[in-house]
Amino acid sequence: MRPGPFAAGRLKIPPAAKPFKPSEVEEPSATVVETEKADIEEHKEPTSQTTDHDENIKEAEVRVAPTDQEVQEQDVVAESNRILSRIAMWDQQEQAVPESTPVPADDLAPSEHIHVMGLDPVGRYITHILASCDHIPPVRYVMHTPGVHNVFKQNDRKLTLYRGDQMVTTNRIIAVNFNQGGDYTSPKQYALPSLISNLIITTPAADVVRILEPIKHRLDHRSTIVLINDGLGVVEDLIKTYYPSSITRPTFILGQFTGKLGYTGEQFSVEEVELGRLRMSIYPQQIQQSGVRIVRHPPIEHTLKPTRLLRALTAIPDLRAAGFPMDDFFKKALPTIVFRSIVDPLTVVLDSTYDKLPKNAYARLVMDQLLSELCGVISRLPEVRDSPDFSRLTVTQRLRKEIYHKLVRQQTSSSRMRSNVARGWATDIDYQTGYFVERGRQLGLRVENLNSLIAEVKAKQKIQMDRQNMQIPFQL
Ligand SMILES: CC(C)(CO)[C@@H](O)C(=O)[O-]
Repeated sequence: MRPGPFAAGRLKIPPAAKPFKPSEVEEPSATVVETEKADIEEHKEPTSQTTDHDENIKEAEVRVAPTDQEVQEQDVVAESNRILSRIAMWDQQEQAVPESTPVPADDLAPSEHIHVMGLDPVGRYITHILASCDHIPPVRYVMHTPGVHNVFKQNDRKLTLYRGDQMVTTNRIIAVNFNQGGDYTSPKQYALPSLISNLIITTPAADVVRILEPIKHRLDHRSTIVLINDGLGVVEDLIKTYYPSSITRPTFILGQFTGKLGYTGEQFSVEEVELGRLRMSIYPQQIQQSGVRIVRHPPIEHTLKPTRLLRALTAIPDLRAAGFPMDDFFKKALPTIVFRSIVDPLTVVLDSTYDKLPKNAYARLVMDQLLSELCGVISRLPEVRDSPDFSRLTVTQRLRKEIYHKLVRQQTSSSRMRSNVARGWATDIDYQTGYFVERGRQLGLRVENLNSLIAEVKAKQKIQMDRQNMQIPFQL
């Protein structure tokens, strides 16, 4: 794949953004309950894309009842029409933006709010940065429960960032609750099918499918979802569970945040320990036609809708965000994902901090075996197997070096997976080790060691969960 304009070293710096006009949207001095009528007015259901398909179906209905073969043929015609109209739409978008056209950084409309879902440090950090940026509408921060919202109110609706000896506070935040029936929002409003234009999700990979359930109908082809986590396979699960149609599904952007953040002991503050970057890549569109998979990669600079959000994010200096073509993104994200797929589960199984692993010859042996199995899968993935960077030898040598380097840098710290398991909580292992096991099986490769690793982590988690449940006192 040719390097896109966002590839490292070729990042286009968008023109300076003009401040977002307060008159365009009400500046929150207090928590504002979302009213999304404007969104509904603006985003009326489009009809143009389905017209041909509908016409074909109507015509077929007035004739005599079609045979099975005719129905199959009609399906193929309808599918082809859909594909053609989709491709025509992309082509139109591409023609609409000549390569040299500078795109203003602040082209998010007032109704195109950015919602952030994720009360973890990364969610807080990104929300803080977006809220401090006056050329985009105030950020909408999702608080799932009235309890969390109460803490936010007690905190004067402020989010605080500790950066060195600086303390930066912002209140340009609108608290929203996606679950109907929350006591600080009217359930009625959330029954409205208003569109969510931009959604950034930083919650653990294992929770994403579940937390999107109440709002899945508010996200469609006009929406862009940025998924920021250290896992793979979440988009595929979302597509399978909620968005099987390539015509109406949202656009997905994969994201990885590389900074180091610290907990402060408060729910609405976060410490910036080490500056990092937000890497992003648009998940490629795929269309299935009569058994043939068409993978469409519209040039990243020409795909208007998702890149509007991507451009808006890359224009915010503090976010240090950059977009990459998918293969570059994968290459850059891989060391962390592989670390999480092999090293983190080993810290659980061996009940150990990171520093003990490289010093232990048996642990190194196990790590190397797991890495070899995993690199066998990576090097055979159809997405990358033609690239010399992903030959088995190259990828194993590179990842081994990077993983040992990362391991040493962790010193005596402990993995989040280990602390989750100790509490009997779920982990992201299905979207890390599990992703490679699944892909390996599809390719007919041996993945027994990786599979046993998953089973051992899950067995340990189950034991802990049962223990925790037994400790809950019986109440009359
Ligand atoms: C090693 C790591 C996965 C631990 O959090 C992270 O620090 C990283 O990617 O360097």
